Amino acid sequence: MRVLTLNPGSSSMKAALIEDGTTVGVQTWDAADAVADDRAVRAAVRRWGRPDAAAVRFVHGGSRPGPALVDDRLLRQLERLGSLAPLHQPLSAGIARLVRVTLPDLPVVACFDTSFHSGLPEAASKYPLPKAWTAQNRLRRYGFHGLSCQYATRRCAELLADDGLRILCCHIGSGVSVTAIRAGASADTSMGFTPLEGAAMATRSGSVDPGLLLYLLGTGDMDLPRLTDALYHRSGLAGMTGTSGDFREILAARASGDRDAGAAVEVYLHRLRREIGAAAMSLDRLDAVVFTGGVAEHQPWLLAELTDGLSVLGLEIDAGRLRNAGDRVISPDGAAVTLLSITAREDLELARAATALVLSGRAPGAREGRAS
Ligand SMILES: Nc1ncnc2c1ncn2[C@@H]1O[C@H](COP(=O)(O)OP(=O)(O)O)[C@@H](O)[C@H]1O
Ligand SMILES: CC(=O)OP(=O)(O)O
Ligand SMILES: [Mg+2]
Repeated sequence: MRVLTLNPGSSSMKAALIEDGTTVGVQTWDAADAVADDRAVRAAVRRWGRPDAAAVRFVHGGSRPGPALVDDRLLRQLERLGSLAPLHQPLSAGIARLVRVTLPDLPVVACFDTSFHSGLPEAASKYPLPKAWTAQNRLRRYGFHGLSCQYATRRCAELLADDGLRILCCHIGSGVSVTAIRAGASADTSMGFTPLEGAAMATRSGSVDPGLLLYLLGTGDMDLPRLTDALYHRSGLAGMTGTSGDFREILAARASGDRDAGAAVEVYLHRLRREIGAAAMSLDRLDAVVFTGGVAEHQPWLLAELTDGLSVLGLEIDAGRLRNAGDRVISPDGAAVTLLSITAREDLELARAATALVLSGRAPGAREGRAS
């Protein structure tokens, strides 16, 4: 089956054509352009021809434990989750609508980042908030980057020939998260109710003392739309440096002696190490740490800087292996914990899920899971 996969990230729009698990082609656009002028969908069809199905990544699926065929009702439900993932959800809904218009009658499958974490233990998913707020289990930690975690888990098991591993999956792209995985199941993860919690990111703040935010709202100088914009678009690396938050720009500025860029990288790495340390506590032992996502894949030296501050967990990098390319072990032989660099292939997970759902014969319009 030929599946067109569409993955709107916070800084990029990635399209791929996967045929029976084999990659026919991959193309990446800047996030803002691609959806605005429907270039991604039209270019993909021009280049690869009409697929048999399309799969679209939605970061927020509410409580849905697995993928679902898209119909108007599902799209409306997913759009209602827009304020919980404003950098992603509207783009995903827009692209799913576009596919339905451009390729009528094509089965379109929505795959959710949150599904991988749908079995999070209560201790990890529950916020210590008033019982009345959490009783319906909606105001809780959902977790994101699930398609990336699913792929990293699968690939790590393949490379190390063991599917019972205790893994930390560090997704370091525009969004950043750390997930503790116990024999394939998510045990804890740094993103929560929204993809704003946890580590500092390209333009997102990550976790900030809620007291600081209450203080700002209480002064009257800050209203909700301005606070939302600041935390999602003008914080993280971008906020600390006044740049776009792209790591290439930050590292170039640091190399030329820019003090703000140097300090921003320190804060970013410190916060990421804290999340790695915290996530490790949800495992009974630590076998492997996987680094994935655009920054991890293209800036391997940053991983050496990151792990330099993680010797307490026994993390060690082999500089020679860091220089190589592709999915690989990057720790020395005999290291206490095996470190791996794995290319994020959410597209392969999207195609796998769509193929399984379409072949299972569920009629278009069938829905899986509950509305959130
Ligand atoms: N060729 C590259 N060289 C260096 N860094 C890169 C390169 N490509 C991407 N990056 C880094 O990866 C980040 C985007 O990561 P990615 O996981 O693709 O993002 P998204 O969150 O949009 O899915 C960019 O901000 C950039 O810092
Ligand atoms: C969840 C998230 O932040 O995704 P991305 O890194 O693709 O923007
Ligand atoms: Mg991404």
